[in-house]
Amino acid sequence: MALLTLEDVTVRFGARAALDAVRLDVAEHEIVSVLGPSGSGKSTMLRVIAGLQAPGGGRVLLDGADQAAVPVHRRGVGLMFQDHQLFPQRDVAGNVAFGLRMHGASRAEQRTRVEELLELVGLPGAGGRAVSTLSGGEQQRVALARALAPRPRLLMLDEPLGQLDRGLRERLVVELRGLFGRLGTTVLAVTHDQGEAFALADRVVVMGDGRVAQTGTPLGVWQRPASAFVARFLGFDNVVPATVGGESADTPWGKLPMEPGSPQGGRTLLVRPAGVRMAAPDDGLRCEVETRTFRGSRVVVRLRPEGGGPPLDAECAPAEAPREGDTVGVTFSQDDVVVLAESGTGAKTNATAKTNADAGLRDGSRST
Ligand SMILES: Nc1ncnc2c1ncn2[C@@H]1O[C@H](COP(=O)(O)OP(=O)(O)OP(=O)(O)O)[C@@H](O)[C@H]1O
Repeated sequence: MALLTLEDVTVRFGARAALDAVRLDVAEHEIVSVLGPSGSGKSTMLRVIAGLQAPGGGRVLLDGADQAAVPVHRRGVGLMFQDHQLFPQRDVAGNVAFGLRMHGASRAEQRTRVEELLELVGLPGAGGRAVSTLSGGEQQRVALARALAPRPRLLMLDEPLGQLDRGLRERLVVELRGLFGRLGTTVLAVTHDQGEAFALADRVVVMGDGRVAQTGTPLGVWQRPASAFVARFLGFDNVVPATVGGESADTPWGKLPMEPGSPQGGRTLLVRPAGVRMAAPDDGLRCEVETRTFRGSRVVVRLRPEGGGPPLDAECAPAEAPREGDTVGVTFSQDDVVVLAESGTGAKTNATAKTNADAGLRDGSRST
C-alpha cells in the first residue's frame, strides 16, 4: 500500500483550479520530486497534504487513512520551506528541538536526539551556535535536522535548496539523497530546478496547470517526455508536427526515420538534440549555424534550415562543434525521435500518469 495517496484532489481559488483532480501515490521510502512551471500547483499540493489547505474535492490518504478530519500536527508530516524559517532568537539546538518539544519529549530525549541529528546533517557539536552565525548551507542543514527530528513518516520539502548557490546545491542534493536513503525517509520535494529534481528523486512528477502531466523515473521522463508541454518544460525545443507513415515521418525538416511499430498518422514529434547529426553541407538537410552554447561538456548548436521550417537544436562534443555562420548538413537518428502525446498539460494523461506512477513504484530504482 502507498504511504501517501492523492485521490482526485481539487483545490479552487475563485474560478481557477490550482489543483485539478490530481492523483498520486508515493510508496514508503520513495523519494519523489514534483517539478513544474511557476503557478502549476506544486506548493498547493504540499499544503493540501500537510493539512494547511483543505481540498475542495477528492481525498488525501496517509497509510490508507483519510486525513480530512486530521489536524496539521497529527498528520506525522514534516514540512521544510525554501527560506528555512529558523527561529533567530533560539540557538541551533533550540531550533532542532522545536518539534520534539511540541511532541512532549523530555529534556534528556531532546538533548540526545538533537546531538544525533546534528551529527547526521554534518554539523556535530553546533548546538550552542547562534543562528545568525550560520552560512546559508549550514542554515539549510539545521532546518533539515529540525524537520527530521520528530521522525515524520513523510518529509515534504518546498524548494529546499532554492536560495543556495549552484555549487552548494549540487553538493547538498547528493548528500540529501544519501541521507534519505540511509534513513529510509519518504520524501516529496518540490523544485523548479530540473537538475535538482532528477538528481534527488527515484521518481519525478511534472505538473502543469494544476494537473499531473507526467510521472516516471528521471531517466524515463527524460528519455520519453509524454507531451509537448513536458518536452518543452525540460528544455527540448525540437518539437514538430508530423505525419507518420510506416517507418518514416513527413515533417517540416523533411523525412525522419521512425522506429518500427510507431503510432501512425498525424502526430507531434520530439527530436532529442543528441540525435541531430551534423555533417558536410551536402549530406541531408542544409542548415546555417545560428548560435552555439556551451553546456558543461556538451555544446548545443542552434540551426536554421535554409529551406524554411522551424529552427532546431543539435548537441555535440565541443571539439566537433561547427562555428556560427557555417553551413552543415543534418541527418536524424531514429533512436532520438520520440512520438509525443497530444499537447496540453495532462488532462488526458492523468490516467496514464497513474499507470506510469505505478510502474515507477515497481521499478523505483535509485540509480536512474
Ligand atoms: N491563497 C491563494 N489565493 C488565490 N490563489 C492562489 C492562492 N494560493 C495559490 N494560488 C494560485 O494557485 C495557483 C498555483 O499556485 P502554487 O503556489 O501552488 O504554484 P507553484 O507551482 O507552487 O508556483 P511557484 O513555483 O511559483 O511557487 C497559482 O495560480 C496561484 O496564483
